[in-house]
Amino acid sequence: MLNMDKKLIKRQEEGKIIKTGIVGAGQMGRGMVTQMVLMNGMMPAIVSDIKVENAVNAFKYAGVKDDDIAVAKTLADANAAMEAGKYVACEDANFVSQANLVECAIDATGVPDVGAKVATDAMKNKKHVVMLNVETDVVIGPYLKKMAEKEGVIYTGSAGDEPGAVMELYSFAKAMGMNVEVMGKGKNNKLDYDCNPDTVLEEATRRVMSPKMLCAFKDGTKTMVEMTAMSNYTGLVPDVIGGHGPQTAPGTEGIKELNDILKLKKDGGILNKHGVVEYVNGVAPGVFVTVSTPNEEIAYQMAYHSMGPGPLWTLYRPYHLCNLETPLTVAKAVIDGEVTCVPIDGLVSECITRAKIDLKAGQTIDGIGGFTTHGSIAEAKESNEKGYVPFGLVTNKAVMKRDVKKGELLTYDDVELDKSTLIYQLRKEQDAMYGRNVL
Ligand SMILES: NC(=O)C1=CN([C@@H]2O[C@H](COP(=O)(O)OP(=O)(O)OC[C@H]3O[C@@H](n4cnc5c(N)ncnc54)[C@H](O)[C@@H]3O)[C@@H](O)[C@H]2O)C=CC1
Ligand SMILES: O=P(O)(O)OC[C@H]1O[C@](O)(CO)[C@@H](O)[C@@H]1O
Repeated sequence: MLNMDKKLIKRQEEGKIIKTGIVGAGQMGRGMVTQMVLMNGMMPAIVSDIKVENAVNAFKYAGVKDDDIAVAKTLADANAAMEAGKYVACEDANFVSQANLVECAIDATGVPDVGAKVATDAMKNKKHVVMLNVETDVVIGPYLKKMAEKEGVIYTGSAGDEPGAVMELYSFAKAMGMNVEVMGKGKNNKLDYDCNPDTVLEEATRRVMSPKMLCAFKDGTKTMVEMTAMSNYTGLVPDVIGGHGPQTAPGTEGIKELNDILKLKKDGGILNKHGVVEYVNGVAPGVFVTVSTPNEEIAYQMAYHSMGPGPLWTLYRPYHLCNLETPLTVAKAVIDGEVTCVPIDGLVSECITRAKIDLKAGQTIDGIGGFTTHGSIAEAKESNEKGYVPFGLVTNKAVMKRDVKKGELLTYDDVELDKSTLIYQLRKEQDAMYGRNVL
């Protein structure tokens, strides 16, 4: 994001303030609102939440005065208030997609089907879309990318969450002509495959976050979603279903260990192949890429620059600021017309569905952050061949067709999905675009 500070100051001085619309004022949305209020050249002009008080409070936490906040009940109200320079709170996400002055819509709900609607509606209305909701992106990102091209707008994942943060390292390494052998993230929350929203309630309350979201972190789903996104953005693949998740010492000490751990098995490491995405228990909240070079002189130079003896070296970003970095993606989209991270073309990997408990035929199950299932990662090719169910399509209306044991991966033969959702329909269209007609 070099020079973005100057570009935003210029927008501020010229009075060309970028007006964003945010859907979802939960833990991430509300922090994003405050960050934007503090920034030059950009404002959170309209914020929608099904609990409208969340949107109002987001503005209040940001220090916006009560007189400057307008609660809009209709689109006309929202448009008028925005024209008057007010900060608009509303319940209906359609106002964000349709408001005249919104240049860029951001989904921060984390609900796959909501992300599908917000993104498609906003793009139809010629607004750029920033998808913090990576849960949607891993299911229909390629469809949304193609739609953006058709509508002449930008569709992009967000800076700040691990996939966007590690793309900076990936792009840096590739630009210098290095080979990226591994791309990954530190696992922030200790794995607990058996957790559910009830068992994490106390911790979620203490951390002022949604129990469902925390459950999706602790049961591994979010890491799997993020590795899937990294894979789709780069063409790197998981080495094995679910990844290895090696343990290291914390922080930069752990990073030093990665150069050995991430070698091929034949060289004493854990990997069957290079060109992979991976997660590591130990180096959170950082993200990393492990690089190599075919050239002896560069190998010498890397060692000289204190990066270690090789043949693998780790480039590390020790932080990722999630929602607080999202506005930078907005700026890059609106000012530079560039994406931060987007699927290359089609899905390279799939976030698939694993039974968290024994499931019985006839049982209604649930999806992300729930009681019955969690996510894993597989190469899309293997997932397609085996008929694994994309996790983002599993809702609380999905019903088991046969018994599945805890720990098994769900296939389309095991579960009747809810076909009425928009994301199901768009996924069907996306599959057809790539010659795959399974839904
Ligand atoms: N919580 C975290 O630490 C991080 C979360 N993220 C991502 O950010 C996104 C949001 O996460 P959180 O803020 O934690 O979730 P959250 O559950 O705290 O907030 C989501 C908000 O969206 C609202 N919402 C749901 N459906 C809506 C609809 N149809 N229209 C308007 N509002 C709606 C909810 O009422 C809620 O306030 C997710 O995609 C998540 O993966 C990314 C990085 C970190
Ligand atoms: O690494 P984990 O445990 O999957 O945590 C997931 C989430 O936690 C965060 O680090 C925020 O605390 C997010 O950026 C990330 O998506």
